[in-house]
Amino acid sequence: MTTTTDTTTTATTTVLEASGVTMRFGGLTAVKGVDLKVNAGEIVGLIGPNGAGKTTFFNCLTGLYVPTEGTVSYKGTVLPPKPHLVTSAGIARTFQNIRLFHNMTVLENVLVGRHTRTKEGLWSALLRGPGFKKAEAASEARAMELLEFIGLEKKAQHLAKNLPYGEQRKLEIARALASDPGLILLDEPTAGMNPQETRAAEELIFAIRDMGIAVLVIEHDMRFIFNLCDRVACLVQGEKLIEGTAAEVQGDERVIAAYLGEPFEGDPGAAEAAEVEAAEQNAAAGTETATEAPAAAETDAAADAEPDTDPAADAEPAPAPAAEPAPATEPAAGPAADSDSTTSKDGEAK
Ligand SMILES: Nc1ncnc2c1ncn2[C@@H]1O[C@H](COP(=O)(O)OP(=O)(O)OP(=O)(O)O)[C@@H](O)[C@H]1O
Repeated sequence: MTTTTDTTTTATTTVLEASGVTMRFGGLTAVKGVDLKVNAGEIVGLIGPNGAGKTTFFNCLTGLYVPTEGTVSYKGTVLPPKPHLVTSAGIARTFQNIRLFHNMTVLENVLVGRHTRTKEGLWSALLRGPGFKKAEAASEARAMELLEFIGLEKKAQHLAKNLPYGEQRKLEIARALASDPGLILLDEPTAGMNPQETRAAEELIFAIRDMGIAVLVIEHDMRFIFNLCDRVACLVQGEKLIEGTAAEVQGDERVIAAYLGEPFEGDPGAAEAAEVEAAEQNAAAGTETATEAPAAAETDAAADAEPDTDPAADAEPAPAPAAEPAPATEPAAGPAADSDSTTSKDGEAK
């Protein structure tokens, strides 16, 4: 914890610099000339509609894809597009779909993440020599520290597959942290989480930043992103539309048109907004009918049968439920949480 007031000497260190990153798949350009910097101590958000190229960009940053054009630098050094070299340089990541070793324990999963930081070779490991045992003990101690950090130390010996969904996501983060990164890339860390888990994830990400690790995060949950991030970049059709503070991006009309104007995953207000709109339409339809067709109200039978006999009222509600399903599927993914939502998320090709 620094208490110095000497802010003039605090130089901005660029941790990640992507320059002109382009990724083409045959005729499809998924990412077009994207520049992005992440500085030490920052949490940067990457948003954009489905298919905008966010995950493809992450895959370029981490060497899973070799960009068609452009370079990725970490602390001033251009990275070779090889995942293990990117990890050992200091960039860790989590995936949109949880990728744990389900039949390994929680502790073992974190230990797997340590492998880039252990120097013991294959023979040392097989023969379990003194060097290996010392390194193994140090790795275990570090892994336990990380489990304490994410609050899973008591479950160190549980099988990963038996953890609730939100804890599996946290475990993925601990495994990524085990490589002692200077930058962590989080791909939809709150996907499938309930609101409490999402809040806890937010706190965890702030704590990671406070540990001195810069964060680049993809999320569809706008409330989460704008609350969390120092800067936000928005990709649309592979291109960076805008980059700025949360307030700048949130208020940008192009972003609203391209993304925020449409219902988006996890938008907690979308279902309510659709309900209000449907209710207003129904009310308007009801008023019109009442003023245009007084004769229909002349008989008691007509009044009793109102829901069935009022064609205007019948006609209106139909579109309303049609507008609902997209947002309605989201809450289902959250509370369903544990194993089921893991399965459904694994179904996506991410
Ligand atoms: N390996 C691949 N081969 C061919 N096309 C791909 C490949 N990976 C991604 N794409 C295409 O690139 C485009 C960008 O996809 P990407 O998954 O990066 O978007 P995204 O912004 O992460 O979307 P979402 O928010 O839905 O996760 C899409 O049109 C996708 O179909």
